[in-house]
Amino acid sequence: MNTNADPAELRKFSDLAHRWWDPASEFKPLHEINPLRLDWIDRKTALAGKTVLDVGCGGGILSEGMAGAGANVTGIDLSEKALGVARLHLFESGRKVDYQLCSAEDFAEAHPGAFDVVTCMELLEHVPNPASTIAACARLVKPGGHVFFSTLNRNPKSYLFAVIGAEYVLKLLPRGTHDYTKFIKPSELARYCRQSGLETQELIGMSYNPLTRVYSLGRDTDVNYLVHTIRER
Ligand SMILES: C[S@@+](CC[C@H](N)C(=O)[O-])C[C@H]1O[C@@H](n2cnc3c(N)ncnc32)[C@H](O)[C@@H]1O
Repeated sequence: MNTNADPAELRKFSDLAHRWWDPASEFKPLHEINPLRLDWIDRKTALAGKTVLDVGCGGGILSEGMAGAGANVTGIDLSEKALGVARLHLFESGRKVDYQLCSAEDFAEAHPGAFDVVTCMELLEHVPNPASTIAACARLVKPGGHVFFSTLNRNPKSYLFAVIGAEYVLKLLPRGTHDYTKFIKPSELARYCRQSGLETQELIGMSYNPLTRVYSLGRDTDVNYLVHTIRER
């Protein structure tokens, strides 16, 4: 069993898991960004009919979205409670997702090269060794397949927006959701990807406008950003 997990992080998500599908809860930001990231991933991969793995799927907001787009989705996470909520929600939505309690590293041992698309969103800033998670995602995807990451940049602006702004001023997230020291610069993420045989195709920012309260994708990668990579053949 691979131990690239922080028990305190898993507890944080497990304690809140029952509110995962409440769009006004602590998970409101995930609900609001979901259509943007789903559409972006779908445009790059044409999800219908693809075999997709969602790493760190939590309550399944993105997993279900991708299943709704016609993909055959498996979701893995290390929070049993989050997976329980994800499984229950399938009864409500009528969608099909295979949820399993497993780390990316262990799943890669068992299923190397099994997926057309791997998504790993808002997870890397919660694990002790992001390079190991990235290497596992690279192992899980087929040669030529797509791997997507999203995380938080590390600089004074991201500290101000993602920690002080989101947790203390706007109260979009509970205090302590994010540990600034675990944020990852795009250059670091690109290096981990390269070391794992993933070629970066696109880096795109995601910004929140506190006045309009709307998220959008664009050039500003200072705070939240997403990366699209392809595994070398
Ligand atoms: C911020 S949530 C993101 C959920 C989902 N990826 C999304 O973007 O909608 C982070 C998730 O990562 C999970 N997690 C934390 N550490 C993990 C690890 N080492 N392996 C797998 N999942 C982990 C948590 O249980 C939680 O469900």
